[in-house]
Amino acid sequence: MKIAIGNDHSAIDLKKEIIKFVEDLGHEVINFGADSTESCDYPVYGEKVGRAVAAGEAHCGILICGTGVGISLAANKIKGIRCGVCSDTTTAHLIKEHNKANVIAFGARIVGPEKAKDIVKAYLEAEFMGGRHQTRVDMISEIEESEGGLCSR
Ligand SMILES: O=C(CO)[C@H](O)[C@H](O)[C@H](O)COP(=O)(O)O
Repeated sequence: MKIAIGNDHSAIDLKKEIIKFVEDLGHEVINFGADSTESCDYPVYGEKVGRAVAAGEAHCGILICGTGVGISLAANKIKGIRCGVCSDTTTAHLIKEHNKANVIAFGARIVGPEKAKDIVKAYLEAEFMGGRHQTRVDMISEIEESEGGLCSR
């Protein structure tokens, strides 16, 4: 798979470790993230990865900032992006199986490198389950289409 990765200044070292890990799993990585520890703004990178995934340039995305929260909020502003913060492997596989997340985020100030690798592996290996979960994902899309209006279901 092609995987887009993005990060801010808080996650330079972890991003490098995750890129190597993901490449060792046999995937291609497109690096949209910061490569310097100079302070920068996470929305830039959340948007870049979100746009790449929404446009089909990458199959999915991985975002890392201090907590994972800010960068995931930015990515979720892109139409078609379903991104959530994962700090454990259970969330990491369920976010794909139930929520059909096409981007995951985590925090370099929250999880260590080994936990982060476990999270990425759990997410990449999981498969969307469909069925009732597709109905719910469709409801999220409906909210998006209505630009914040109430879902009709
Ligand atoms: O956006 C965040 C919180 O949701 C990230 O953790 C950022 O990485 C963090 O805010 C950056 O903080 P800094 O003090 O500018 O390093």
